[in-house]
Amino acid sequence: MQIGTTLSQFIIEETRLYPEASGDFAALLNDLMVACKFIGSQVYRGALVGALGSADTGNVQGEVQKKLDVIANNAILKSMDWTGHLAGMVSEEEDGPYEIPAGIPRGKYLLLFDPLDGSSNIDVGISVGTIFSILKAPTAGENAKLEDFLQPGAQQVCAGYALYGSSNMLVYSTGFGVNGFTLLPEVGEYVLTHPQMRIPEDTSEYAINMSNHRHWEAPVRRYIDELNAGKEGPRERDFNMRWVGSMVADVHRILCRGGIFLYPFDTKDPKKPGKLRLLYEANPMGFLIEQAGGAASTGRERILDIQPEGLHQRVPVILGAKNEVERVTQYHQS
Ligand SMILES: O=P(O)(O)OC[C@H]1O[C@](O)(COP(=O)(O)O)[C@@H](O)[C@@H]1O
Ligand SMILES: [Mg+2]
Ligand SMILES: [Mg+2]
Repeated sequence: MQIGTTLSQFIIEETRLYPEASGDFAALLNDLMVACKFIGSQVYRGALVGALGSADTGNVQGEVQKKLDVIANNAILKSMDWTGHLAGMVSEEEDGPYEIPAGIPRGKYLLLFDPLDGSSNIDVGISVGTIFSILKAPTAGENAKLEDFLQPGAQQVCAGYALYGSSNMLVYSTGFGVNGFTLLPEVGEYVLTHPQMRIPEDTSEYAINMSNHRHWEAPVRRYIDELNAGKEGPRERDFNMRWVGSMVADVHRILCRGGIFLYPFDTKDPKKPGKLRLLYEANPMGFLIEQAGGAASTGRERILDIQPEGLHQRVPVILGAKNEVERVTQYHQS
């Protein structure tokens, strides 16, 4: 596909790879794009439309919601629940599965999403985004049950994110590589600008919240200490660090120019086996990273192989340049 192809055209072309396709999936993706354009418009208008600050409510994970968390969550639920393409939805901001309203046909897909990733960056003008994962509903045409969403990430039929950064970008994969589109605001269309994004196997750039150093397990501490030792250390070269604090922006950088991202297990809150959520953060990002030639692991197992046990389950996340992720994984074995 040529640079400049619109996302709507691209989706139709990709759907032609499946002669038996009904068009439901293409329509679903198009509806989701509309929600992402709306959320992006609210992020960019920010304080002008009163979208910044706290909503003074909490979510199931005990986090204080920002107004934009709530705006983004409602935008996606309301853009998607009437379409007839979904059997149910799961959101970071909803306790349980969101039920499709009465009178609307139940479709054959499940949508799982983090409506606004990088909440701590909303009020300070730093990139945030929306992360999504699409699964097939085990029983199409019926209301999805909680267990239906607990599928390993390898079964995703599509994963992606919208990045509300210096541009509004849409990056996604249906298992044929990763493609990135940039919103042309005057036209209201995402246009292909980053075809077939690839991650180099090696890198000299890493992303981790260094303030947690004392809480990490020994393998992660060893890995990061070796990077920080630079030319004089065992890696015999200098490494650079970047940490945006919005996973979506850190992963986007890795898809654009390589790198490794870690949000490992730490003992700060021993009840939490990691910070990031499996179903709508680790799985979709793991899928994209693998599709771009990288790797995604907890340090002990491939993220996409994990059998989920809960909707809001957390996991350690190590993803990006293949050789670096393999090295961290090896350190966990020794
Ligand atoms: O503040 P910390 O501990 O560095 O955590 C940052 C991480 O938390 C997150 O913001 C969690 O996502 P939400 O904003 O959707 O809750 C990630 O995007 C990011 O990588
Ligand atoms: Mg998030
Ligand atoms: Mg969020």
